[in-house]
Amino acid sequence: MSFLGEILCRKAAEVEERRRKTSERELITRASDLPPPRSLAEALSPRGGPVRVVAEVKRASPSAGEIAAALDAPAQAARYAAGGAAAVSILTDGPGFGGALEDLAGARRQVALPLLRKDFVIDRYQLLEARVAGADAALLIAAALSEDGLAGLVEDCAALQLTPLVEVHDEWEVEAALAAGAQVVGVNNRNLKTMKVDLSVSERLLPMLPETVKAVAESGVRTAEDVRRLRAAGAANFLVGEALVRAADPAALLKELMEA
Ligand SMILES: O=P(O)(O)OC[C@@H](O)[C@@H](O)c1c[nH]c2ccccc12
Repeated sequence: MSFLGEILCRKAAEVEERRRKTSERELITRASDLPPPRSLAEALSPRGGPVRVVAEVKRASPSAGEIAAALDAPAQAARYAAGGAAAVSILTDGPGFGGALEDLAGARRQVALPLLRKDFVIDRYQLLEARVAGADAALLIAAALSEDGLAGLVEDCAALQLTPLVEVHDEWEVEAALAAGAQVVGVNNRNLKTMKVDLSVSERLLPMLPETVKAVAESGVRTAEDVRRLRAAGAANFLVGEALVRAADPAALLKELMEA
């Protein structure tokens, strides 16, 4: 089974277990008391606009193994905010990425930027969890969902005032994202089935997106040169994880990328 297939199997069991501990009804009650979220779409750059970076907190990944096991998520989010990031992405998957929902809640107490819950969302329950933990946006991976499933979760996001960031990796997924009404689309340069990174995926798919959609180039972006290459293909927003987590001075790397 592919990495994605395996993760989705365990995700379904994980969601059921979490639902047994905290009921959906209780999360709905808690969500109803919260202030409205920040808009991720507004924090992002239009096509051809200045470079904006969604900076990611990630301790490990299936492709890289351990990156920074002891990373303090709220402190790292604060470094990103100080360095000029447009938004912060927090990996909340435990087994694959060493993250937890608590990382998101902790980051929420530290930074005022839009926060993205980065996980394998298959159920509305996870969106409620995200909202209650303080997320403003949630990742929806087209490759992990049926077309109807994706469209349904996009609607669920709207009901919770969360911005869905719909992630695509091929032409069919672009069509599905647009059909679902996504306003923010991430082109993942990493194939989640093989783990291979190829920046030409962004070059191929970004031109398919209408100008009204905010596009984000995701994965494998490490240097100012990578940013310049993808800018030529129309990218203005970049989701950067590993390179920022490994950087001795994340604010300096952010600056380099934003000035590329
Ligand atoms: O660490 P990188 O190569 O800069 O990539 C960040 C981000 O794009 C990547 O973490 C990611 C993109 N889509 C995902 C889906 C699930 C988990 C992780 C991801």
